[in-house]
Amino acid sequence: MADTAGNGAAFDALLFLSFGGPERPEDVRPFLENVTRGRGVPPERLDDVVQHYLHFGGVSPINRLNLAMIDAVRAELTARGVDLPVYFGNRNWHPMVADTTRRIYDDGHRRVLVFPTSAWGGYSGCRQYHEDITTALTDGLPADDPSFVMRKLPQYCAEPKFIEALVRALRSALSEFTRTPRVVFTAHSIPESADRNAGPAADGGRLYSLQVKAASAAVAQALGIDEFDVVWQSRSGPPQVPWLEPDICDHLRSLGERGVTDVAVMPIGFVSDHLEVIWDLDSEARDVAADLGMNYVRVPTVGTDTVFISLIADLVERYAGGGGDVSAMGCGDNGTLCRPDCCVPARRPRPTPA
Ligand SMILES: CC1=C(CCC(=O)O)c2cc3nc(cc4[nH]c(cc5[nH]c(cc1n2)c(C)c5CCC(=O)O)c(CCC(=O)O)c4C)C(CCC(=O)O)=C3C
Ligand SMILES: [Fe+2]
Repeated sequence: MADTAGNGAAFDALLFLSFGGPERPEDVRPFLENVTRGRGVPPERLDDVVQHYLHFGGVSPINRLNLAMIDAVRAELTARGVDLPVYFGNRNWHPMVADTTRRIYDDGHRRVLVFPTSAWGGYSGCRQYHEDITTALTDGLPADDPSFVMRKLPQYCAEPKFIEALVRALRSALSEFTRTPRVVFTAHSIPESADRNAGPAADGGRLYSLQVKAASAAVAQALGIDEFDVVWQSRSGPPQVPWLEPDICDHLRSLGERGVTDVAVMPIGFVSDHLEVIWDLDSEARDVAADLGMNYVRVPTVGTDTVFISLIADLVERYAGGGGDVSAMGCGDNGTLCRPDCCVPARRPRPTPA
């Protein structure tokens, strides 16, 4: 495996690394098998999720949205005079990260910055992207080449421009209301055990939920909102396993009981309007709100917002010359973690490829 030598050398390519999603009905099952392999998701949940994808013709918007972000990042880098080719690879569906890595290698690049589409710490949001890089190096490279380095950019959930982009999205959504709505921030639920193990053990865990809460509070504060909620969505484990709560739909019901009539639901946990946003929020949660007679607005994700794209370009520029803080949380070379004890998988540790 390549080592981390040459910390000061410049980078010559950018890999935009994401989750992936199906593009045809036939892709849905094999995609979901990739996502859930060894993850203990009950078959009934999987059957439901198949239906969510089929509701949209078996096409997740995620790849199209990522390509739009990539186009915007390319334009921004060009405008700044940063000459880095941008590649696209995914964990769970084509273009698979190992295939893209092979292409990067064959195109002659040897030092690759990796931008992950998750802003957060935790196993699913950070460590699993390091594992993707390890997989890409193992399956994607023709031979062990110590000159090849893939450096994952750090977690960006606390970056001022990330908060600013979120503030812009929420501010414009709030202008649609005539009465002041309750603002509800939502992010992907994870098992309680995974949250307890998120972040360096010495820091006491819970990095993921604490980051989501801190970013939500920062966005609310910027807009002078004193009362808001942070809730969770899209849980998928067996019912007896505790996940982060409350669930968005349960929470809407309890807001309804308390007489709340207007809600702005902000998917702070995701950077684009992919399937877990357009199904779980635009369909399921919206229906719950409609049954309760609530006025419901789903706030846009940051996506191609110019401030968010500018943040991505800033991160790239910060590290492209070989500088930048390589000890920042989430930053690591060739799948090595920021801290050895960071975000240890709570169950089913995956064997590290030799
Ligand atoms: C923290 C987190 C993020 C945010 C960070 C990031 O962005 O990476 C995220 C993103 C996403 N999750 C996505 C889709 C899915 N997630 C699943 C399952 C799971 N997600 C989990 C966590 C997260 N997920 C967890 C703990 C599971 C249980 C299984 C396991 O322990 O790994 C399943 C399996 C079926 C189900 O259980 O729902 C699907 C289909 C899509 C793509 C949607 C599209 O196609 O447009 C995206 C961007
Ligand atoms: Fe997920």
